[in-house]
Amino acid sequence: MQDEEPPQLLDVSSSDEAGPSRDVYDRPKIPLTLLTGYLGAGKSTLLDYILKEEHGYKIAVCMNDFGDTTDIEAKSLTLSDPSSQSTTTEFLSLPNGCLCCSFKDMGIAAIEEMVANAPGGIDWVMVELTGVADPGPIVRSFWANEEMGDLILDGVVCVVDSRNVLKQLAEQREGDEINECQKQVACADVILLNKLDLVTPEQMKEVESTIRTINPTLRVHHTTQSKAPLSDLFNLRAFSDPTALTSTRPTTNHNQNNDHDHSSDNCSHPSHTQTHTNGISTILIPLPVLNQKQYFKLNEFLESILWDNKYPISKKPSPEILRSKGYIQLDDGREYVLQGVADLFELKELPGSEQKEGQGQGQGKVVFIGKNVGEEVKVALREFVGI
Ligand SMILES: Nc1nc2c(ncn2[C@@H]2O[C@H](COP(=O)(O)OP(=O)(O)OP(=O)(O)O)[C@@H](O)[C@H]2O)c(=O)[nH]1
Repeated sequence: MQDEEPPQLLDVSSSDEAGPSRDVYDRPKIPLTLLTGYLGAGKSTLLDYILKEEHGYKIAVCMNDFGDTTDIEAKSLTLSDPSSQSTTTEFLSLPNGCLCCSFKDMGIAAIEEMVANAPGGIDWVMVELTGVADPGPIVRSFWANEEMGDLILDGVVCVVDSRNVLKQLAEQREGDEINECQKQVACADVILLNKLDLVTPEQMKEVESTIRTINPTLRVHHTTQSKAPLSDLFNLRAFSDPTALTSTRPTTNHNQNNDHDHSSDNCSHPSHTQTHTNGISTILIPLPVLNQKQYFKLNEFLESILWDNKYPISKKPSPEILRSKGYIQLDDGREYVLQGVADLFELKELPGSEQKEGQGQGQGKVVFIGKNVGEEVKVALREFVGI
């Protein structure tokens, strides 16, 4: 991690309770999926589906309102124990081997403790965020905690209501703030364009095009009742697998009632490098093979715009960046992958110097997603790095 002081946005103060005998550097990590999406999009429907399907994982589900007072309890009950009248801390064994439990208001330490104490162990943790949550700080906290904790962030799955998402994306906020729906799309690794049964093929095409405009790095699925292929929801390794950036799979359509082809080839997602949607924009900056000095300069540039919100030379304010990703090649054969959530970023060297599939020489790039991200970011980066 490049952050000197990892953020403590959640209460991790009880993490010492595990005792000094635990070896913090040598314990298997349990993958965690963050599930986000606007109100009524189909997040609970997705969890319900996952918990009933055969996937071989024992899953712990956490309903987390992270300080929000939205009524979560009623939802938790459907998933945990329909007969119970209160949020339960019991583990419910489901027919598919899932260990379902649901908690609310949990910090990272509490989730780790729950996982450690689950009878027979837990293989996967799913945390459902409320429909109005900004996932950015939460993603950042889980990611920052990863090195020392028991959990490893697998990825962020976002469900959208295809019938209403364009309206939700366009909702104005005071002071021209980025709205929650935009933040959820910007932060996601996989998106389910759900409620396919409620839109026409043309509407779906427009939805996909808009969504890809906000976040061109997403893997997209068209779904009814949130039924995406399970293999595309688990093991995303979005924050740990360097190839995750470039593994763009074709869009898949999982509507049983609708045979229209919604493959991404049919959708007019942008081929140009900069796009704008309601305040959120994306820029893709192609990078040549860098020498060591240029790589250091790139690192300095990232520190300046992500940590200090300023361009390194002019000291002018830089745009607010929600997500950054990148692939960097050095002239000595080394390759790096950039992952960033808000001001937290990491440049990870790829093991070995062999060519990775689909990543030939000169394929380097950096993608920034944020508020009013524009050409000036590209110009400033090129000038500072000297490319
Ligand atoms: N027609 C249609 N309805 C759906 C689909 N998926 C989910 N729903 C319905 O949409 C409603 C909301 O679904 P939920 O899964 O509760 O949505 P959520 O995202 O958990 O909602 P919040 O908890 O409010 O954030 C429910 O009535 C679902 O049955 C779909 O593909 N098509």
